[in-house]
Amino acid sequence: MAVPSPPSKPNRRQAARDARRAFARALDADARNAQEAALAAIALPHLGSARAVAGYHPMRDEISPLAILDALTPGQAAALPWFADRDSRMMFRAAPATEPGPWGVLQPPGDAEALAPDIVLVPLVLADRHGTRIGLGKGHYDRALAHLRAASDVKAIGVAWDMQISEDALPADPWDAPLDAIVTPSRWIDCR
Ligand SMILES: Nc1nc2c(c(=O)[nH]1)N(C=O)[C@@H](CNc1ccc(C(=O)N[C@@H](CCC(=O)O)C(=O)O)cc1)CN2
Ligand SMILES: Nc1ncnc2c1ncn2[C@@H]1O[C@H](COP(=O)(O)OP(=O)(O)OP(=O)(O)O)[C@@H](O)[C@H]1O
Repeated sequence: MAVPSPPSKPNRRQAARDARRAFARALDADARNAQEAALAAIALPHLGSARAVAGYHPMRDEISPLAILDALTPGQAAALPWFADRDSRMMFRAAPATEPGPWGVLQPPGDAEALAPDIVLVPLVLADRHGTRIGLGKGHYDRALAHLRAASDVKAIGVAWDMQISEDALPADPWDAPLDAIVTPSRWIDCR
């Protein structure tokens, strides 16, 4: 009897995006704020040694990491993704995000300080507890993390609603940059 093949990465991405949308749109503002505050409370004790922490400006259905960035200590810099154009590699510049970027996400201005983060808070569509991640499918984080890890010991921490953690292991491609840990509103998952 034929064994059904596992769903492809694009199929899993689309299904997980649909599920994330349904989940996020059912949250009212108070519930959402409570989840994001709980996320920050769990994440912050793990960020103490970082000099620069990169986050992201959240898109509509993503959990926001901005409460984490707002609570960094005065010696720590907050960074956000920045693109010169759609074809260029993702960089990080000092927060806040003030202008639309080429991918439809707000980003810092081009004259904000360029930063090499030692911790990157990574948005995701779906991840498993081993740190395999599915993102939006452009490879922006895979490439940026490969570049940063070639130069220094950078930690990648996935940031997610609890419902974005897959119980079964996800398929990993050779270029996938694994997450070191994942933080949700209820738990910290060490992946390595
Ligand atoms: N909040 C956030 N910022 C981020 C990312 C992310 O996943 N989330 N990125 C992760 O790499 C980078 C931007 N990469 C992107 C790659 C693809 C699309 C994209 O396909 N957008 C859809 C519309 C998305 C939507 O439904 O809102 C599109 O343009 O059709 C967007 C950003 C850096 N900044
Ligand atoms: N280090 C890399 N160098 C060159 N190309 C890469 C690298 N990492 C990923 N890519 C390319 O990026 C594309 C998308 O990869 P993938 O589907 O794994 O994205 P994703 O991890 O879901 O999304 P993202 O990282 O943007 O959030 C692939 O076609 C892959 O060839």
